[in-house]
Amino acid sequence: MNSKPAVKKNFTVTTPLYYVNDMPHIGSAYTTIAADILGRYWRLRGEEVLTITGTDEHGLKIQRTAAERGKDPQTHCDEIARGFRSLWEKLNIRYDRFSRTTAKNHEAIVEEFFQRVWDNGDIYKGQQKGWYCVGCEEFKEERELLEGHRCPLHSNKPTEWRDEQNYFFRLSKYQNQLQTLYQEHPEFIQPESRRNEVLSFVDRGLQDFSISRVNLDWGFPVPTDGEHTLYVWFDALLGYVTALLEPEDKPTLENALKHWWPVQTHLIGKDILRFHAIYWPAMLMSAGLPLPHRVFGHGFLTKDGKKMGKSLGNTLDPFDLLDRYGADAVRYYFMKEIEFGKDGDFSETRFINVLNADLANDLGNLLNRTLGMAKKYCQAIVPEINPDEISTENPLKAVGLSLRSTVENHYSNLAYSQASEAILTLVRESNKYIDDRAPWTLYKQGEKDRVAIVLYSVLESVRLSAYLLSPIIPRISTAIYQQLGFDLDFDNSTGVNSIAPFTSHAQWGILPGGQPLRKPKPVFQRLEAICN
Ligand SMILES: Nc1ncnc2c1ncn2[C@@H]1O[C@H](COP(=O)(O)OP(=O)(O)OP(=O)(O)O)[C@@H](O)[C@H]1O
Repeated sequence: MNSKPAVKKNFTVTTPLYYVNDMPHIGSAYTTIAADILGRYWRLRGEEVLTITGTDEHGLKIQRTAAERGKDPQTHCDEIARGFRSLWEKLNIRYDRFSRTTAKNHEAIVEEFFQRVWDNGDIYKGQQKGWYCVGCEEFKEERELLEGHRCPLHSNKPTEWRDEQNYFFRLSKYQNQLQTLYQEHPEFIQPESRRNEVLSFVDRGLQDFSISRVNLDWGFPVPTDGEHTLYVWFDALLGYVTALLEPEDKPTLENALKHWWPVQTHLIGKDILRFHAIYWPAMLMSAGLPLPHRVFGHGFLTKDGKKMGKSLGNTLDPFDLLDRYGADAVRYYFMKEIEFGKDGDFSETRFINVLNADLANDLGNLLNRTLGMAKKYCQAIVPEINPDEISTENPLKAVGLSLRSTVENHYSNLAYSQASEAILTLVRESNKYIDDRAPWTLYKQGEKDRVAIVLYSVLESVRLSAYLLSPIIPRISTAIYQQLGFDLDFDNSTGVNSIAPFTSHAQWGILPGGQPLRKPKPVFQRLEAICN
């Protein structure tokens, strides 16, 4: 039996398959931006990458929502799934697979997986009594509920009492194996705070959970008993597996798992941690399949301290934010401003201030004024300098040389805020360096060699910053690279790998002397508060 994450050769990252009870909101965007950044970072390094997102479309909540909208469930799902796709396009999300749990090939994967778990003796019929939250699609323990059996995660809505025959998965059998997994692979659940939550939950003892429902049409029938419908989570988690099939593949587990499995990183919000860090590995153990490498449960975007969510309806409309400020602004703000893993409130004033300070003033102005000086003092070409001959006392070279390993470390740990901060340190140092060295005075004094060193150092630092920021703000990075005379587009990773390979471009000191520079154009317009 498998209890270890397998060693990875290629890189698969997933977002949750979002529940289609409503249109996506900024919380859905948050996880998807983070997954996109990780995928882009890996691609920049030349890794083989698969990014998966999609929608989870079965279950009672969807059946009810569709009925309330006067639609049949499939039409409802199609509409909402389209909404997710159009948001990803606006956000400049690059995904390889969009997995829908109502897709034709998914049922075959679910059936085969169910059969394996069944053959392993891990499914049995029993009586399920308890409080069911339709919002969470989950039975709740008394201690998780408020007075009156209301769910705190769903506007304190009352849960529903159920007393019915269900099929159960023997989760309790996997208690020891799960504990061994968490001990031997502390990296399996990240960050540390989430790991601790899971450990203490598992230490209190695991109970079997029901994997079927009665009186529910919208889902797959239990393969061994058509009277029951499979529980939405049992089917939803397997959407990650179905996503791995190539379009021409027959839908079998063998085909699905042959290349991209196991997933390197499942990115989720902390609300669905238990499903991914406990139920999912236990189900995979039961089916005898290798385990994913890491489950990262990030924090919540909150409004007045409460999780923003579709059910609560207290969300921020990402379409509106994107229309007003653009994709790079939204991507940068949420990744830079909220430490990944922690909760964070949104404030539009802060949004504008951060973007103006970092992207318009520090980064954008730096490029603009340096290109202006390069035109004036060096005929708009990169000064012919051998970077090896620049003293290591040069403050930009000193910061630039150590930046790659710091930033690599942060990206790998999904510490995007720290990655951005480290890169911005080089940008700020560059602004200070220009002010200190005052190339305009050096030029007047006839010190052309020193002017060349100053301008080279700054242009190279802007280049390196743009390169390392490209997973987060690909369009701004592309604009910077193009003004520095490169013909590449960070949205086309194949091109980037051949023209600007990570091994050289992630280093300080590679900007080719003599390269013609282009006309400066603001890469990020200062933002004013735009109210609708
Ligand atoms: N407020 C939020 N902050 C951060 N991520 C969120 C937030 N809300 C949703 N997400 C992301 O969406 C996932 C949950 O997807 P789901 O489709 O259930 O959305 P939801 O808005 O939480 O729905 P509901 O409010 O109906 O429970 C989370 O695990 C997380 O990845």
